[in-house]
Amino acid sequence: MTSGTELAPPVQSILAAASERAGEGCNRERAPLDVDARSFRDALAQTERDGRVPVIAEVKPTSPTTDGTREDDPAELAEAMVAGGATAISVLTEPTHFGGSPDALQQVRAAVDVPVLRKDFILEEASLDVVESDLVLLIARFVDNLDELVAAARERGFQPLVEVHDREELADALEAGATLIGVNNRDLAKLEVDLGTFETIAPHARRLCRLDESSGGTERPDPDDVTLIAESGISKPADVRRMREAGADALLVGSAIMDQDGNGDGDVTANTRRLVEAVEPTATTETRTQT
Ligand SMILES: O=C(O)c1ccccc1NCC(=O)[C@H](O)[C@H](O)COP(=O)(O)O
Repeated sequence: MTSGTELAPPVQSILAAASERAGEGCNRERAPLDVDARSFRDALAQTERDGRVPVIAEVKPTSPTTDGTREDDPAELAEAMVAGGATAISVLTEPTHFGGSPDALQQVRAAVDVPVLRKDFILEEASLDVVESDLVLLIARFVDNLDELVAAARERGFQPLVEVHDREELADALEAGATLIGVNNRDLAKLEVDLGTFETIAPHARRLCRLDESSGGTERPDPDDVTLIAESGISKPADVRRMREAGADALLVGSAIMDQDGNGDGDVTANTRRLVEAVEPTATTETRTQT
């Protein structure tokens, strides 16, 4: 767990709620899951072959930085995102601050055939067994035993996506053997979003793998096996192109697709398509606010 920076009050509250849920879970016997996961890498490769930008579209009913809650059926939202070309779906399962649930994730996974990411604040191994998904998010900043959690997720069949926000966390993620790395543009200490975060961190990902190769130290992944995902704050085609130019293999987008950034018209399919098709700069696709 990264120390030294005070977390924003909503994030402190999120972590307190996650600890409480983990504590409640300790009293419940759950067998470790055995997941037959849909391959994210295959889905990514197919999207690239189709000439689309790989986007993980997020079912995010609300958040600490959003006004109001979208009450739409999560499975219908996910189907609409897939119709718009989403490569995968992310589902918030955190109930208290994001309006999510494990049930919602199950409904989504039953409704679509693309990989589904469980987005939550997982602090300990037992929380992995709450619900099946294809990918599972682990936030480097919030766990002390990242390597154990990455291994525990893989043992269950999940594809772990490790989220980082700075170079130290990136090094931790690679040392834990993570190959799916999400760079969060949202600083969870201040809740400020800066797309420059991905641009600063991304160049180090493959370099750090190579460093380790030459020093013969810990088992970091092969640089070619690392998939980089730009997370948060991506709202318009220009942002998509900016993140792709900085090396993003895929993008994770919530608010802009759910229309919680105040720029859209509620059409989740159109919102997804606008980003997925942001391959070449064209004046006509730049319909969202350009600031
Ligand atoms: O989105 C928030 O307000 C938030 C606040 C505190 C902790 C985490 C938060 N978001 C989680 C996420 O990772 C995002 O939902 C995801 O990256 C999508 O971001 P965006 O496209 O900016 O909605």
